[in-house]
Amino acid sequence: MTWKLGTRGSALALAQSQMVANEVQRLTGETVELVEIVTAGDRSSAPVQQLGVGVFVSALRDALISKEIDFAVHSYKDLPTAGVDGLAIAAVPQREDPRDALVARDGLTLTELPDGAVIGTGALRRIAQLAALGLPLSTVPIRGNVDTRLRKVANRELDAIVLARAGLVRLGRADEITEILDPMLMLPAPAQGALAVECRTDFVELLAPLDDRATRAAVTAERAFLATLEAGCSAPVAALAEVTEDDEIYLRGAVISTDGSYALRLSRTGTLADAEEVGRLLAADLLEDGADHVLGTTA
Ligand SMILES: NCc1[nH]cc(CCC(=O)O)c1CC(=O)O
Repeated sequence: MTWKLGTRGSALALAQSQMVANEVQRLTGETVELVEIVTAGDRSSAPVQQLGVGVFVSALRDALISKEIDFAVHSYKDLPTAGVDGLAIAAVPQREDPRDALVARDGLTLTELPDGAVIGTGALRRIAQLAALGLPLSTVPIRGNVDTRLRKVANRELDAIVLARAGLVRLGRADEITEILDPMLMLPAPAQGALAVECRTDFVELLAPLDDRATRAAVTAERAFLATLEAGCSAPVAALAEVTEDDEIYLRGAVISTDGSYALRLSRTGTLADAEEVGRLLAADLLEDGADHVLGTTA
Protein backbone atom coordinates (compact mmCIF):
# COMPACT_ATOMS: atom_id res chain seq x y z
CA MET A 1 0.00 0.00 0.00
CA THR A 2 1.20 3.52 -0.80
CA TRP A 3 0.70 6.09 1.96
CA LYS A 4 -0.79 9.39 0.82
CA LEU A 5 0.77 12.57 2.19
CA GLY A 6 -1.44 15.65 1.73
CA THR A 7 0.37 18.92 1.12
CA ARG A 8 -0.28 22.49 0.07
CA GLY A 9 1.14 23.41 -3.30
CA SER A 10 3.53 26.20 -2.28
CA ALA A 11 7.24 25.60 -2.84
CA LEU A 12 7.82 25.61 0.94
CA ALA A 13 4.99 23.16 1.66
CA LEU A 14 6.21 20.83 -1.10
CA ALA A 15 9.80 20.98 0.15
CA GLN A 16 8.73 20.22 3.73
CA SER A 17 6.42 17.43 2.69
CA GLN A 18 9.06 15.84 0.46
CA MET A 19 11.55 15.87 3.36
CA VAL A 20 9.04 14.14 5.61
CA ALA A 21 8.10 11.67 2.86
CA ASN A 22 11.78 10.73 2.49
CA GLU A 23 12.11 10.25 6.24
CA VAL A 24 8.99 8.07 6.39
CA GLN A 25 10.30 5.93 3.54
CA ARG A 26 13.71 5.62 5.21
CA LEU A 27 12.31 4.75 8.66
CA THR A 28 9.36 2.52 7.72
CA GLY A 29 10.18 1.20 4.25
CA GLU A 30 6.73 2.28 3.04
CA THR A 31 6.15 4.15 -0.23
CA VAL A 32 4.76 7.68 0.12
CA GLU A 33 2.92 9.66 -2.55
CA LEU A 34 2.37 13.45 -2.33
CA VAL A 35 -1.23 14.63 -2.91
CA GLU A 36 -1.71 18.37 -3.46
CA ILE A 37 -4.61 20.01 -1.61
CA VAL A 38 -5.68 23.62 -2.28
CA THR A 39 -6.61 25.51 0.92
CA ALA A 40 -8.68 28.68 1.38
CA GLY A 41 -5.47 30.46 2.40
CA ASP A 42 -3.88 29.66 -0.97
CA ARG A 43 -6.91 30.93 -2.90
CA SER A 44 -7.08 34.31 -1.15
CA SER A 45 -4.59 37.16 -1.25
CA ALA A 46 -6.10 38.95 1.77
CA PRO A 47 -3.86 39.59 4.81
CA VAL A 48 -3.57 36.48 6.99
CA GLN A 49 -4.82 38.43 10.04
CA GLN A 50 -8.13 38.99 8.22
CA LEU A 51 -8.45 35.39 7.06
CA GLY A 52 -7.96 34.08 10.59
CA VAL A 53 -6.02 31.13 11.93
CA GLY A 54 -6.53 27.80 10.32
CA VAL A 55 -7.12 28.92 6.73
CA PHE A 56 -4.18 26.86 5.58
CA VAL A 57 -5.09 23.74 7.50
CA SER A 58 -8.83 23.05 7.34
CA ALA A 59 -8.80 21.64 3.79
CA LEU A 60 -5.97 19.28 4.78
CA ARG A 61 -7.91 18.17 7.84
CA ASP A 62 -11.04 17.55 5.78
CA ALA A 63 -8.97 15.39 3.42
CA LEU A 64 -7.61 13.40 6.40
CA ILE A 65 -11.06 12.74 7.82
CA SER A 66 -12.49 11.72 4.42
CA LYS A 67 -9.44 9.38 3.98
CA GLU A 68 -8.42 11.12 0.75
CA ILE A 69 -4.99 11.33 2.44
CA ASP A 70 -3.34 9.40 5.31
CA PHE A 71 -1.21 12.13 6.83
CA ALA A 72 -0.38 15.80 6.40
CA VAL A 73 2.62 17.98 7.18
CA HIS A 74 1.98 21.45 8.60
CA SER A 75 4.25 24.29 9.61
CA TYR A 76 3.56 23.87 13.30
CA LYS A 77 3.33 27.59 13.97
CA ASP A 78 0.38 27.86 11.56
CA LEU A 79 -1.68 25.24 13.44
CA PRO A 80 -4.45 26.57 15.70
CA THR A 81 -3.88 25.54 19.33
CA ALA A 82 -7.19 23.65 19.40
CA GLY A 83 -6.98 20.08 18.07
CA VAL A 84 -9.57 18.18 16.05
CA ASP A 85 -11.52 15.08 17.15
CA GLY A 86 -10.27 11.94 15.43
CA LEU A 87 -6.95 13.52 14.43
CA ALA A 88 -3.63 13.64 16.28
CA ILE A 89 -0.11 15.00 15.89
CA ALA A 90 1.65 11.68 15.35
CA ALA A 91 5.14 13.11 15.12
CA VAL A 92 7.11 16.29 15.56
CA PRO A 93 10.31 15.85 13.56
CA GLN A 94 13.58 17.46 14.61
CA ARG A 95 13.27 21.20 14.46
CA GLU A 96 15.02 23.49 12.00
CA ASP A 97 16.58 26.74 13.30
CA PRO A 98 13.65 28.59 14.97
CA ARG A 99 15.11 32.11 14.65
CA ASP A 100 13.91 34.94 12.43
CA ALA A 101 16.20 36.34 9.76
CA LEU A 102 16.67 39.67 8.01
CA VAL A 103 17.12 39.77 4.26
CA ALA A 104 18.22 43.32 3.42
CA ARG A 105 19.48 44.98 0.27
CA ASP A 106 23.22 45.39 -0.20
CA GLY A 107 24.03 42.92 2.58
CA LEU A 108 22.91 45.33 5.30
CA THR A 109 22.13 44.41 8.92
CA LEU A 110 19.32 45.92 11.01
CA THR A 111 21.50 48.65 12.51
CA GLU A 112 23.15 49.43 9.18
CA LEU A 113 19.82 50.21 7.46
CA PRO A 114 19.53 53.96 6.81
CA ASP A 115 16.97 56.26 8.50
CA GLY A 116 13.54 55.76 6.99
CA ALA A 117 14.25 52.28 5.66
CA VAL A 118 11.12 50.23 4.95
CA ILE A 119 10.88 46.62 6.12
CA GLY A 120 8.23 44.27 4.77
CA THR A 121 6.48 42.07 7.33
CA GLY A 122 2.83 41.43 8.10
CA ALA A 123 3.25 39.52 11.35
CA LEU A 124 2.18 41.61 14.37
CA ARG A 125 4.78 39.79 16.46
CA ARG A 126 7.58 40.99 14.16
CA ILE A 127 6.12 44.51 13.72
CA ALA A 128 5.87 44.90 17.49
CA GLN A 129 9.38 43.67 18.24
CA LEU A 130 10.93 45.78 15.47
CA ALA A 131 9.11 48.84 16.86
CA ALA A 132 10.36 48.01 20.37
CA LEU A 133 13.97 48.37 19.15
CA GLY A 134 13.43 52.09 18.63
CA LEU A 135 15.27 52.20 15.32
CA PRO A 136 14.27 54.81 12.68
CA LEU A 137 12.63 52.14 10.52
CA SER A 138 9.07 51.55 9.37
CA THR A 139 7.22 48.39 8.40
CA VAL A 140 4.73 47.67 5.63
CA PRO A 141 2.51 44.59 5.27
CA ILE A 142 3.68 41.94 2.83
CA ARG A 143 2.15 38.67 1.69
CA GLY A 144 2.84 35.96 -0.82
CA ASN A 145 5.21 33.05 -0.91
CA VAL A 146 8.84 33.24 0.14
CA ASP A 147 10.05 33.73 -3.45
CA THR A 148 7.72 36.71 -4.00
CA ARG A 149 8.93 38.29 -0.77
CA LEU A 150 12.59 37.87 -1.57
CA ARG A 151 12.04 39.43 -4.98
CA LYS A 152 10.76 42.63 -3.35
CA VAL A 153 14.19 43.13 -1.80
CA ALA A 154 16.09 42.10 -4.91
CA ASN A 155 14.16 44.61 -7.05
CA ARG A 156 14.49 47.33 -4.35
CA GLU A 157 10.77 47.72 -3.74
CA LEU A 158 11.67 47.20 -0.06
CA ASP A 159 14.87 47.77 1.90
CA ALA A 160 14.46 44.52 3.79
CA ILE A 161 12.12 41.76 4.93
CA VAL A 162 11.98 39.57 8.03
CA LEU A 163 11.30 35.86 7.56
CA ALA A 164 11.64 32.62 9.46
CA ARG A 165 15.14 31.28 8.83
CA ALA A 166 13.70 27.74 8.68
CA GLY A 167 11.68 28.46 5.55
CA LEU A 168 14.72 29.86 3.76
CA VAL A 169 16.85 26.89 4.77
CA ARG A 170 14.24 24.42 3.52
CA LEU A 171 14.06 26.24 0.19
CA GLY A 172 17.84 26.32 -0.14
CA ARG A 173 17.94 30.14 0.06
CA ALA A 174 19.59 30.72 3.45
CA ASP A 175 22.52 32.39 1.65
CA GLU A 176 20.30 35.44 1.04
CA ILE A 177 20.08 36.15 4.78
CA THR A 178 22.01 39.26 5.80
CA GLU A 179 21.48 38.91 9.58
CA ILE A 180 20.12 36.17 11.82
CA LEU A 181 18.09 37.98 14.48
CA ASP A 182 19.03 37.05 18.02
CA PRO A 183 16.01 35.90 20.05
CA MET A 184 16.90 38.65 22.58
CA LEU A 185 15.75 41.14 19.91
CA MET A 186 13.25 39.06 17.97
CA LEU A 187 11.76 36.14 19.86
CA PRO A 188 10.27 33.68 17.36
CA ALA A 189 6.64 32.60 17.05
CA PRO A 190 5.66 29.60 19.18
CA ALA A 191 6.68 26.43 17.25
CA GLN A 192 8.50 28.34 14.50
CA GLY A 193 10.82 26.05 12.55
CA ALA A 194 8.98 22.91 13.67
CA LEU A 195 6.72 20.67 11.60
CA ALA A 196 3.62 18.81 12.76
CA VAL A 197 2.78 15.47 11.16
CA GLU A 198 -0.97 15.07 11.57
CA CYS A 199 -3.05 11.96 10.87
CA ARG A 200 -6.16 10.01 11.88
CA THR A 201 -5.74 8.30 15.21
CA ASP A 202 -5.61 4.88 13.50
CA PHE A 203 -2.40 5.95 11.73
CA VAL A 204 -0.50 7.41 14.70
CA GLU A 205 1.73 4.46 15.59
CA LEU A 206 2.97 4.05 12.04
CA LEU A 207 4.44 7.55 12.08
CA ALA A 208 5.82 7.54 15.64
CA PRO A 209 9.42 6.81 14.51
CA LEU A 210 9.60 10.35 13.09
CA ASP A 211 9.06 11.96 16.47
CA ASP A 212 11.91 13.94 18.10
CA ARG A 213 11.24 14.10 21.81
CA ALA A 214 13.24 17.29 22.50
CA THR A 215 11.44 19.16 19.71
CA ARG A 216 8.08 17.85 20.86
CA ALA A 217 8.75 19.04 24.41
CA ALA A 218 9.91 22.47 23.24
CA VAL A 219 6.86 22.92 21.04
CA THR A 220 4.56 21.65 23.80
CA ALA A 221 5.90 24.30 26.19
CA GLU A 222 5.67 27.11 23.62
CA ARG A 223 2.14 26.22 22.58
CA ALA A 224 0.87 25.74 26.13
CA PHE A 225 2.21 29.26 26.76
CA LEU A 226 0.36 30.56 23.68
CA ALA A 227 -2.90 28.73 24.45
CA THR A 228 -2.95 30.02 28.03
CA LEU A 229 -2.36 33.60 26.92
CA GLU A 230 -4.95 33.41 24.16
CA ALA A 231 -7.59 33.12 26.85
CA GLY A 232 -6.60 36.40 28.49
CA CYS A 233 -4.64 38.39 25.97
CA SER A 234 -4.53 38.86 22.22
CA ALA A 235 -1.38 40.98 21.93
CA PRO A 236 1.43 39.57 19.78
CA VAL A 237 2.97 36.57 21.53
CA ALA A 238 6.45 35.12 21.07
CA ALA A 239 8.06 32.09 22.69
CA LEU A 240 11.15 29.92 22.41
CA ALA A 241 11.99 26.80 24.43
CA GLU A 242 15.47 25.31 24.39
CA VAL A 243 16.19 21.82 25.66
CA THR A 244 19.56 21.00 27.24
CA GLU A 245 21.35 17.66 27.06
CA ASP A 246 20.28 16.75 30.59
CA ASP A 247 16.59 17.23 29.70
CA GLU A 248 16.14 20.69 31.16
CA ILE A 249 13.83 23.04 29.36
CA TYR A 250 14.45 26.79 29.21
CA LEU A 251 11.41 28.71 27.98
CA ARG A 252 11.42 32.39 27.11
CA GLY A 253 8.16 34.20 26.41
CA ALA A 254 7.11 37.70 25.45
CA VAL A 255 4.00 39.79 24.92
CA ILE A 256 4.52 43.05 23.05
CA SER A 257 2.09 45.84 22.15
CA THR A 258 1.90 46.40 18.40
CA ASP A 259 3.47 49.86 18.62
CA GLY A 260 6.35 48.40 20.60
CA SER A 261 5.86 50.67 23.59
CA TYR A 262 5.15 47.82 26.04
CA ALA A 263 7.10 44.59 26.07
CA LEU A 264 6.91 41.97 28.79
CA ARG A 265 9.60 39.30 28.64
CA LEU A 266 10.02 36.50 31.18
CA SER A 267 11.51 33.03 31.30
CA ARG A 268 11.16 29.79 33.25
CA THR A 269 12.96 26.50 33.48
CA GLY A 270 11.68 23.00 34.18
CA THR A 271 12.12 19.41 33.18
CA LEU A 272 11.30 17.95 29.81
CA ALA A 273 8.48 15.92 31.33
CA ASP A 274 6.85 19.12 32.63
CA ALA A 275 6.95 20.99 29.32
CA GLU A 276 3.25 21.76 29.26
CA GLU A 277 3.25 23.04 32.83
CA VAL A 278 6.31 25.23 32.19
CA GLY A 279 4.38 26.91 29.37
CA ARG A 280 1.23 27.40 31.41
CA LEU A 281 3.12 28.77 34.40
CA LEU A 282 5.11 31.23 32.28
CA ALA A 283 1.87 32.51 30.75
CA ALA A 284 0.42 32.92 34.24
CA ASP A 285 3.53 34.90 35.26
CA LEU A 286 3.05 37.23 32.31
CA LEU A 287 -0.67 37.67 32.95
CA GLU A 288 0.14 38.55 36.55
CA ASP A 289 2.53 41.20 35.24
CA GLY A 290 -0.21 42.73 33.09
CA ALA A 291 -0.05 40.91 29.74
CA ASP A 292 -3.76 41.59 29.28
CA HIS A 293 -3.11 45.34 29.64
CA VAL A 294 -0.50 45.16 26.91
CA LEU A 295 -3.39 43.97 24.79
CA GLY A 296 -5.40 47.01 25.85
CA THR A 297 -2.76 49.32 24.40
CA THR A 298 -2.82 47.33 21.15
CA ALA A 299 -6.53 47.48 20.38
N1 LIG B 1 3.52 32.31 8.55
C1 LIG B 1 4.03 31.73 7.35
C2 LIG B 1 5.04 30.67 7.61
N2 LIG B 1 4.70 29.51 8.18
C3 LIG B 1 5.83 28.74 8.27
C4 LIG B 1 6.89 29.43 7.73
C5 LIG B 1 8.25 28.87 7.59
C6 LIG B 1 9.01 28.66 8.86
C7 LIG B 1 8.47 27.67 9.85
O1 LIG B 1 8.28 26.48 9.53
O2 LIG B 1 8.25 28.07 10.99
C8 LIG B 1 6.40 30.68 7.31
C9 LIG B 1 7.15 31.76 6.65
C10 LIG B 1 7.73 32.80 7.59
O3 LIG B 1 7.25 33.01 8.70
O4 LIG B 1 8.71 33.43 7.19
